Amino acid sequence: MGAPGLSVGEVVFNTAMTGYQEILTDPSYARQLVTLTYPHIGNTGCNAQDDEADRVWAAGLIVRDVPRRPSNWRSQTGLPEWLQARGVPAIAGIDTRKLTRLLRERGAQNGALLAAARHDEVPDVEQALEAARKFPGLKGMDLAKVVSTPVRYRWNEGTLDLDRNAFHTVAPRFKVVAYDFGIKRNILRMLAERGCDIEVVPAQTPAAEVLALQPDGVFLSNGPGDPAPCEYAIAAIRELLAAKIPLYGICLGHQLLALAIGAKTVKMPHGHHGANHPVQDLDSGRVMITSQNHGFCIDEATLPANARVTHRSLFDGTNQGIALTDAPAFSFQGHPEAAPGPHDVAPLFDKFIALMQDRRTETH
Ligand SMILES: NC(=O)CC[C@H](N)C(=O)O
Repeated sequence: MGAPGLSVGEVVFNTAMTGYQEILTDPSYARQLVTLTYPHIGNTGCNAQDDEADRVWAAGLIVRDVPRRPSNWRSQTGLPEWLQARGVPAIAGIDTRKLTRLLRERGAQNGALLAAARHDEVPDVEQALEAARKFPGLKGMDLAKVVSTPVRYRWNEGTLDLDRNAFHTVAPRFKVVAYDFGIKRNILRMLAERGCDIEVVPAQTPAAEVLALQPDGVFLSNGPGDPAPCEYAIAAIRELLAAKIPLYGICLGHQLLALAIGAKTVKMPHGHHGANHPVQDLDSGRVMITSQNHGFCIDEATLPANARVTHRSLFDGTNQGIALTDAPAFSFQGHPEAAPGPHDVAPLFDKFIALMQDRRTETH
């Protein structure tokens, strides 16, 4: 159904019913082959507004069934044409729920996706198997610096009003520097919606350069691969913490914050990838439905005394959030920016705004 070709990566299953366009363009899926448990993928087509980055980052797509024709008022093109135009290999007709059971029982696995150009082409299965065997796996792989922007830029697209399918800007109140470890556009939109003037910087930008921009706060983005080898980011975060600058991290940014304070991260058996994962806010006791996409997590036992656990997954008890007691810094493992929703965790963006407001009040 997509472009012909051979693609290798870690095979991950996502249980969300829709959001395939956002999933495929999310840089956190770099070097991963995504399979979706929902059987009909492509129902609402694709459009120019829902991309989370300027290209597809997932290595390939594996689905059960593609509808013959998409139907949605925002659709501009069908999923197969969209994938073909972007050179993304994809296959349909796979029992993706069986594949998911395999991954759940045996854990994350590497795979190869081989899509033929013609129906009568004989696939070179041996070549595909060899390529899958050679893929080293994501553990130890630093991909944040690979997917990051090569240059610093200012986010000036504002935010998207989904009801009108139109962009608009909000008067800026806070200067935010966002580290791009694989940043999703909806994070930038949600910051812009709350009055942030955002400067996006490459993953390897030293803390001194960020501080020279005199930001009110620094955002640590999501991103692909293993957080542990991202030494440059860990070192920068340590310096930013020492400067007492408000810090907010999402997903890879959350894991990097934990590494910066001396905790450890581990690879999970098959990770969390879906749009309905229950997470408990330990302060209020409230259970929130969240969007998730991670294969690594913080080893809570290694968190130092200055980190407070704020959220936990109700699926497996793994860590979902921390807040520091000696710095204005907090982070979340799931995706408060999820578009399409759920939006239960979106108020964490307001918490970041409040931290920046507090600091401004203190220093004036
Ligand atoms: N979405 C993300 O930021 C993912 C973080 C990291 N690459 C992981 O798999 O855990």
